[in-house]
Parts: sequence; C-alpha cells; structure tokens
Amino acid sequence: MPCHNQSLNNVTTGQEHNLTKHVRFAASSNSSSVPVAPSSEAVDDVNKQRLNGNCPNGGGLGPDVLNLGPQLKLLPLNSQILELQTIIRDKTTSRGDFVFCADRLIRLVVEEGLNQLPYSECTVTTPTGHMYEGVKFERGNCGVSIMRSGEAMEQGLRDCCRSIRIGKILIQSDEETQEAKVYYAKFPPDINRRKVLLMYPILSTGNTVIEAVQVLIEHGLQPKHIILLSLFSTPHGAKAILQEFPEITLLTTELHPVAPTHFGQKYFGTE
Ligand SMILES: Nc1nc2c(ncn2[C@@H]2O[C@H](COP(=O)(O)OP(=O)(O)OP(=O)(O)O)[C@@H](O)[C@H]2O)c(=O)[nH]1
Ligand SMILES: O=P(O)(O)OC[C@H]1O[C@H](OP(=O)(O)OP(=O)(O)O)[C@H](O)[C@@H]1O
Ligand SMILES: O=c1cc[nH]c(=O)[nH]1
Repeated sequence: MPCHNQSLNNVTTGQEHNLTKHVRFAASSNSSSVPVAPSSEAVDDVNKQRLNGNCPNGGGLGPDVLNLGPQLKLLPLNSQILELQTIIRDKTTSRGDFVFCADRLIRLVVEEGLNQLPYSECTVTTPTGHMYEGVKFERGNCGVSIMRSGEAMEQGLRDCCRSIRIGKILIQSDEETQEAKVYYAKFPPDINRRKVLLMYPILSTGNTVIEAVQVLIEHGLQPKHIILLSLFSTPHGAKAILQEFPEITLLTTELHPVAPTHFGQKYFGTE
C-alpha cells in the first residue's frame, strides 16, 4: 500500500541566494528536549509486523512507534526491500553489488518521494480517440543533495525527472565537539518558491540534516515544502529531525537503532 499523497502549496516570496558559507553548532544542541528512542526490540518487532503485512496506520510504522505523526513516512516493507536492506548491511557484499542494490533502493525512495509532490488533473486523448482523465505533476520542484552521500541519490532523481535542478550542501561535523559546519551551499536562485526533495541516505543523529534544513530556511524555504528522502534512519535521528522541524516530510525505508553508517564509504569506494 503506497504512502498517502501530501499536497504542498506554493511559496511566493522572492528572495534570491546563490553561494553561502555558514559556521554554527548543530541545531540539535539547542533543542529543548532530548529525543527518547524506542528499544531495539520494539523496533524489530514492528518491522516484523510490517513484513507480515500487519501494518498499523495503513502501512506507516513510524507514527505509531515514535508518536511523530504523519510527517514520518515509511515505505511499506516487502521481501524485496528487506533483501536490498540486507545486502547493503552485509559486510561481505562486494562494492558492485552494494552500489547496484543501493541504487535500486534509492530509486524506490525517489519514486515514493515524487508521490509526495502535488499533481493536478489533466485530460489527454489516446490514439483511439478516447479522452483519458489523468494527472500531471506541477512544476516548481528541485532536488538538494547533502554531500557527499546524498549525491548518490542524484542519479535516481534524474532518472525520473531528467532536467530537474539540483542544489548541493556540504556539511561536516566535528567528531569530538559535534560542531556542524556548512562549508558549501549552492541552490537554484528561486529555491524559496520550490518544493525541495532533500537527499541524504543515512540519518544517524540527524544533526547533518537538521543543519541542512536550517540553511534552506535561511534561503527562504518553508519547512513544509521540504521532503527528506533517506534510505535508513535511526529512531533517534528521525525523532530529532521531526521535533526540530515538525512540518517537513521524512521518507525512509527503515527505522532501526543501528544505521549502516558505512554507506558513503562503500558507495564511493573510500573505505
Ligand atoms: N516528458 C518529458 N519530461 C521532461 C522533459 N524535459 C524535462 N522534463 C521533465 O519536466 C520536469 C520539469 O522541468 P523543469 O523545466 O525543470 O521544471 P520547472 O521546475 O518548472 O522549471 P525549471 O525552472 O527549469 O526547473 C523535469 O523534472 C523533467 O522531469 C522532456 O523532454 N520530456
Ligand atoms: O545523522 P548524522 O549523525 O548527522 O549522520 C549522518 C551520516 O553522516 C556520517 O557520514 P559521513 O560524515 O561519512 O558523511 P558522508 O557519508 O556523506 O560522506 C554518518 O556516518 C552518517 O552516515
Ligand atoms: O519535478 C517533477 C516532479 C514529478 N515528475 C517529474 O517528472 N518532475
């Protein structure tokens, strides 16, 4: 069962930004509440229920487990997705198989992400002269990838939206101080009037994404126009992001306390 569509409205402010450079502490460090993640057993148990088709809330796991509401959307689990997740996690997986399976999982998330964008009704004429009432997507979307692992998702988006504009943000967190620095950010000039598919495959603490969303907000974007596409998320990371920005849509294939944080290293071959 697919996730429910969500209509996003247009923004009409007219600010323009190109290149920005920021330095700040991770936004989660000033959160008033510390997210409490459910236990590993509780999450595993609900994942098994999802696989067996016993999906609470129409296929959505997260809202029930984390009590975060409908902004957290999980792809309905099936054997194919579970196999891709398993191969990506397996330390014996070759890099070729890893990239192949990661690209397949990315494509599934991208396709579902496009479902979160607004569509309008249209009528077309078929070759037999039949009037067919269908839908067409509304223009005014763009992608933003968080470097570097978010760049792995760009091709999947381009395979669906061939000429879509894609902005980039580079954020690095200091391992000891947790200070998140924005080194580079470049977006389409009218990003504040677009809906943004924000791409980052692994949400661990959520700090990287929280920082990226802050930068987008500084560029005039409303959080409700951000659809975060990820592959794997920890419950803690999802909760941190949605507590900080309750209006963004977070799409992922899995909530698990142990995220495959080797993703970027293995995908790009720098392990
Ligand atoms: N079928 C088809 N779709 C296309 C073609 N070129 C682009 N598109 C699709 O149209 C979408 C929107 O095109 P854009 O021109 O990027 O739309 P926009 O966001 O309103 O305008 P931009 O300011 O150019 O970003 C793209 O994401 C593609 O998926 C084409 O030649 N054929
Ligand atoms: O949610 P966070 O706690 O911020 O973490 C998100 C990701 O960032 C780290 O990767 P890395 O710094 O290697 O980035 P990269 O994979 O994009 O290269 C970490 O291994 C996670 O995969
Ligand atoms: O921007 C978009 C959204 C949906 N489908 C497309 O081809 N492009």
